[in-house]
Amino acid sequence: MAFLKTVCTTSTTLGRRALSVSCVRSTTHQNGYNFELNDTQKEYQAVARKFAREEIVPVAAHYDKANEFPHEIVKKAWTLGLNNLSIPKHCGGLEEKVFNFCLILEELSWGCTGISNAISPSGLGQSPVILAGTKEQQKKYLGRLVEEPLLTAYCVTEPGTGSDVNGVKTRAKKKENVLLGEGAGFKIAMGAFDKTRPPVACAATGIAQRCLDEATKYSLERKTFGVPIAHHQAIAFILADMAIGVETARLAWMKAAWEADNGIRNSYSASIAKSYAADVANKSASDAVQVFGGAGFNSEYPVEKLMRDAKIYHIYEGTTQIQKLVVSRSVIDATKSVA
Ligand SMILES: CCCCCCCC(=O)SCCNC(=O)CCNC(=O)[C@H](O)C(C)(C)COP(=O)(O)OP(=O)(O)OC[C@H]1O[C@@H](n2cnc3c(N)ncnc32)[C@H](O)[C@@H]1OP(=O)(O)O
Repeated sequence: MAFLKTVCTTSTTLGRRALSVSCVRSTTHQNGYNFELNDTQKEYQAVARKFAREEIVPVAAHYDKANEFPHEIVKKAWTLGLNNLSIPKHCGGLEEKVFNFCLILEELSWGCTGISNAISPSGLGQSPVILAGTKEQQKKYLGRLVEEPLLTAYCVTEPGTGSDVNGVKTRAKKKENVLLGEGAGFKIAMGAFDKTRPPVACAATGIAQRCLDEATKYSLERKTFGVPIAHHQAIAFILADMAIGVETARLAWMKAAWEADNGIRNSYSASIAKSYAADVANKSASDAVQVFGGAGFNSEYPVEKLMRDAKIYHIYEGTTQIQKLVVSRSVIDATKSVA
């Protein structure tokens, strides 16, 4: 894990997407809002960006076509500490904040969410143990992840249960490994989602940013009526809409992550971020294919894959409809409580 810091200090900024690098990055400041990353956060972001560019992008199409699990990349990510950021220090981890994890994950997801989803969901399996495990349980299960490149699994979906977590049929044997005690599992699972939905939203934002970058680049290369298509307002406005979506989805995950890091119950903002960023990713992917036209429909260019990759963000870690259930309940409860 310490290696991450070492690499950070020697990494170079890749100069990608100047606009978004300087875009709004919301963190808090003792005097109020501060839209600037600190040096450590910039370093994390630079390492992840370099990793996405150099390790993920060149092989993303291969793994997609071959339908293989990217073991080698997952191992490389592990050597940099990229998939165990949240593990507590007493287990050998960095005990990083959700916000910083999200910064990294957005970059990896820009590279390929198929691959970032092989690296990052281990954090979902870690989350209940981080939230509710004793020091001994944490050491036993999380310590192993730091010692060797293992991944965790998080089992909450059954053939008959997905959205309705309370309806799970699987029962554990009165398995010293129980967290907190019998009956606490549902609330631990929900608390875990509060920490992991901001990262899902940031991954969707990464897809949307990639769509914007690819569409912008192509629109400057492709000419119609004697000029690059970016010079046609019909295309330029599509790019503007994509940029609006990217910036606002980023702000949404940042708020949800910040709340998680500051001990504020963030179910409401996490669900808003997850739901909104999923929509932005899907619209951006569809728009990117539109900008590419026929070329966007075939697999020679990356945008058709981005469209396939975006759809899962409407589904996993709670469908868009589940997020809206959480948001609407919060709105209604808040109104009732002041009525
Ligand atoms: C390849 C990459 C893979 C990536 C990983 C993908 C993994 C996944 O997709 S995981 C599966 C996704 N599934 C989900 O996200 C599940 C969606 N469902 C849910 O979130 C919930 O079941 C939901 C929101 C519908 C609520 O269900 P419901 O049964 O109505 O419970 P609800 O009444 O709200 O709450 C029950 C209790 O829990 C408490 N609770 C609810 N949410 C929370 C929370 N966030 N924190 C603490 N307590 C909570 C409530 O206060 C209530 O407490 P009490 O009984 O004391 O009053």
